[in-house]
Amino acid sequence: MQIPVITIDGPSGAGKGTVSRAVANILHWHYLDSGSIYRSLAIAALDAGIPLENRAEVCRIAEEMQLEFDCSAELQVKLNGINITPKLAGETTGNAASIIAAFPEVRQVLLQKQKDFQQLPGLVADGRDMGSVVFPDAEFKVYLTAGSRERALRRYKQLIEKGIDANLDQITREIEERDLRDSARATAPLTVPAGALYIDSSSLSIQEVIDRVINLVR
Ligand SMILES: Nc1ncnc2c1ncn2[C@@H]1O[C@H](COP(=O)(O)OP(=O)(O)O)[C@@H](O)[C@H]1O
Ligand SMILES: Nc1ccn([C@@H]2O[C@H](COP(=O)(O)OP(=O)(O)O)[C@@H](O)[C@H]2O)c(=O)n1
Repeated sequence: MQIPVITIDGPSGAGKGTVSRAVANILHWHYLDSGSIYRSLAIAALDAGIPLENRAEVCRIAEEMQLEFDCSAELQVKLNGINITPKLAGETTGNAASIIAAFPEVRQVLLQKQKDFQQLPGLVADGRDMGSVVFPDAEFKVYLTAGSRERALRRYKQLIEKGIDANLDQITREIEERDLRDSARATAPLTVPAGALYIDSSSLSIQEVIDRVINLVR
């Protein structure tokens, strides 16, 4: 029997994490935050003093790192036994993740770690290439987006709420740079997967987006 998967791909700040967690909770399915794997690798490389451009060393770290995820409430991540959750959220980590995510050999090493999340009774997987590369046979595919200024504003508010210092113009610039890098890379670029439900959440509430995804499944 094929274990059901809902993939939710899209750019930064579109609401993927928020919506994926809610849908996983409603359905009692597992949740994969694939971006947190790339973020964890970026932290591991930076902590080890490895320049992000050093593909071979970043790849070695990807092979060696041990990640433990606890998704029972807010996502908690341990890297080689150490809790790195507080470091995961910042935009510096997101931008570093986007740099190393462009290396095909790194993506190859991380592929199986992501596939392993496909467990009964089902999986909600959030990222950039969930529907196109990691779970191409997924039964349900969603592409979630919103205008870049709206996404930057959401991210700004989210960071301020977490007590993290933020600047709206800088976030807007960085989000646009990251969109371009994630969409233009040769391997597993951000793309609308074939057959995906396209949702522009610019003027939708979080609940309205959740309802659309749940309607797709039911
Ligand atoms: N439809 C929406 N309307 C308003 N705010 C939203 C909406 N969807 C998500 N948000 C808020 O935007 C921020 C970024 O959402 P998040 O789920 O982290 O995005 P992503 O995982 O796509 O980067 C969060 O603070 C979230 O509450
Ligand atoms: N499936 C994925 C998930 C993330 N990523 C990369 O990791 C970065 C951080 O992803 P994220 O999902 O945590 O970022 P946000 O959308 O939450 O800002 C992205 O900008 C991508 O470059 C990827 O390449 N493939």
